[in-house]
Amino acid sequence: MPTNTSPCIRIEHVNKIFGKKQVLYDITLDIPSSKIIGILGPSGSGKTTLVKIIAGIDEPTDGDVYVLDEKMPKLSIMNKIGYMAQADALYGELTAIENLNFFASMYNLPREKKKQRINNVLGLVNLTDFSKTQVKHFSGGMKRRLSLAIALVHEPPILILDEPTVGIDPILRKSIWEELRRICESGTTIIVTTHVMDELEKCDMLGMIREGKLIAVGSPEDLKVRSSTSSIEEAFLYYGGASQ
Ligand SMILES: Nc1ncnc2c1ncn2[C@@H]1O[C@H](COP(=O)(O)OP(=O)(O)OP(=O)(O)O)[C@@H](O)[C@H]1O
Repeated sequence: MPTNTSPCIRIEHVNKIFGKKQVLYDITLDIPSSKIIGILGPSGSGKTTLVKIIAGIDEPTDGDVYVLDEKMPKLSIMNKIGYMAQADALYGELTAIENLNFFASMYNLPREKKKQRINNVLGLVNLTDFSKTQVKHFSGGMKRRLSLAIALVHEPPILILDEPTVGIDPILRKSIWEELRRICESGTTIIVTTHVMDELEKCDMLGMIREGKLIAVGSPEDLKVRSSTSSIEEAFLYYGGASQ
């Protein structure tokens, strides 16, 4: 049972260099269990690089990441992480339900449970009516929704979502966030990168990244109070300036 006292994820002095380019600088961050953590920052600031390192898809140049007390990357832990990338990794020739079946099979869900979960997540992302449509006929938003369904299908204890609601309309976005909150309350730790301000307000904790540096961490309210600002956007500008 996750507790709120021991961090679910520990990021310790992580640096990442691609070739000659340093993308992350000495990132240290504890992420508590059963919370929604939003990572925000301008395009190219290093958000995707950081979440990929947490997910074990990439490795830091130096520094360490521990997930559930295990040093990453570790396969047994990677199986406990639902990862939704920015670019959709779907099979166009397969239908939505076949894609879900394929990914769900990687997690060895029992047959009945798998069926039930697939129906459940298809409903959540409003794709039940398109379950038998080949994904190559899907719009961008539909592909995003299916990718989200895939990340959710095996009910992982940790969910990492890289801009999950891009191209998704506000009504569906609202129901997706309600579902994320419900999932979080049942014990899942959720890390989400987003540019959408009202989504950031829904997070329990935010990490602000600018040019590869973590410039502020705290709850949305806390970050606003500490910077005497009334919006996350203003707070970001404040911490960005204060960090120079
Ligand atoms: N595999 C790679 N090789 C070289 N450079 C990379 C690689 N991956 C990312 N980068 C660079 O690292 C920087 C940070 O990229 P990253 O995708 O982490 O940013 P981001 O904050 O997620 O941006 P966005 O909001 O646009 O998705 C960028 O300058 C990018 O070009």
